Amino acid sequence: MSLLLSLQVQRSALFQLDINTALPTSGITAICGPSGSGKTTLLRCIAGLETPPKGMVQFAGQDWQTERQSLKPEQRGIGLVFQDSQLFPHLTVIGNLNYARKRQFSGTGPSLEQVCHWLQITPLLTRSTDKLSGGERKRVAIARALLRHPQLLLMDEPLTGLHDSARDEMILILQDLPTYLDIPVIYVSHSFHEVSRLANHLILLDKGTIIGEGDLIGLSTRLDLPLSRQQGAGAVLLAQLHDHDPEYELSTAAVDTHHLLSIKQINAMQGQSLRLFIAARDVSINLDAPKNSSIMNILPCIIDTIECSPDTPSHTQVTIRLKLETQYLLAHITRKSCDRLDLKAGQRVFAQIKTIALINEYGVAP
Ligand SMILES: Nc1ncnc2c1ncn2[C@@H]1O[C@H](COP(=O)(O)OP(=O)(O)OP(=O)(O)O)[C@@H](O)[C@H]1O
Repeated sequence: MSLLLSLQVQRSALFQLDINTALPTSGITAICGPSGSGKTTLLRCIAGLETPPKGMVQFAGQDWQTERQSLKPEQRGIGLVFQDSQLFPHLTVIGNLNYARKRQFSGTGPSLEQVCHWLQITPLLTRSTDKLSGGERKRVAIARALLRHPQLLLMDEPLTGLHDSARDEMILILQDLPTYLDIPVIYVSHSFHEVSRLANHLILLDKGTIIGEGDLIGLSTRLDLPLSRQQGAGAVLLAQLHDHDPEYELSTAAVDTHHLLSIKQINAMQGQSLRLFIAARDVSINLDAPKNSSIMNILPCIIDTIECSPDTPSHTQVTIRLKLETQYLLAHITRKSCDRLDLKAGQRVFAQIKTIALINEYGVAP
């Protein structure tokens, strides 16, 4: 079952959205790309808020848009969460939620109690919406969308405007959603780091077209995509929780079975699957195994590819793809360092990663 899309939208002489793809109808699919690449336009077409004349949208065998007809947004059974929450200001939190409950698409779906528990909004129910923090508003907006019992949830930059701790809190809540609720989610964000913590499948947009799509982990280290060269680039690795070191509040994760990485302590059981995001700027390269280094994560690896592309943010930087056993790391280092160490593809080196740099709270089953 897929979400089939064939869409051409001419916005102006400068911008055309041209999409032909099949998205999975399970898990979280992220649509990522720079500002103006067409992410919101694509989402609006899926929702039926725009119906381009040359368009086809089919969800799990249901025709939402064909050449002859198009279902209205409310006929598609979609939950929508926008950047600005769009809560009704004259209603309390429970008033907003009840509005959605009276307009459910189907009789089967989560209850008010369940949704409030997942989104941690039970204590807020009687509050007026103008007395909510930014993060609370977002959580109520998601709860409202879920209470319509949608068959697909569309989220457009839902974390915009949140400060770091509220953003982290929201990510943890969103990470848990698939364990409660088995509906596909399409999640738009310009931040690869954000989606790397949430999504299984990734669509990369640039100038209205898809420049990469597939499994998020595989795409994260593809050097032919601009993702690997941008500031927030990094490898997403699969790992298993190896053990905990409570004295130092650290945990150890095993990557490719025998590479052990020291990470900040996480709440996971031995053997539990984890995802780690290792930012390319946090990886340095040594020719020899460093001794007496404060850095505990020293991984032997082989240089797979060195990319020195003139369209990197600065031509002073190179991107290096390093092979562990089956998985890859990315490293951003200066071109000067690369020349000084005379790095070459095929060379055996040691990658160093500071434990402090590892974002580790994923706990998402791959
Ligand atoms: N209503 C409109 N009329 C004309 N052009 C539009 C309209 N809405 C968007 N555009 C243009 O279409 C292009 C894609 O816009 P869109 O909002 O889909 O991009 P985006 O990737 O979501 O961007 P951002 O991350 O900045 O929100 C942009 O060039 C934008 O200026």
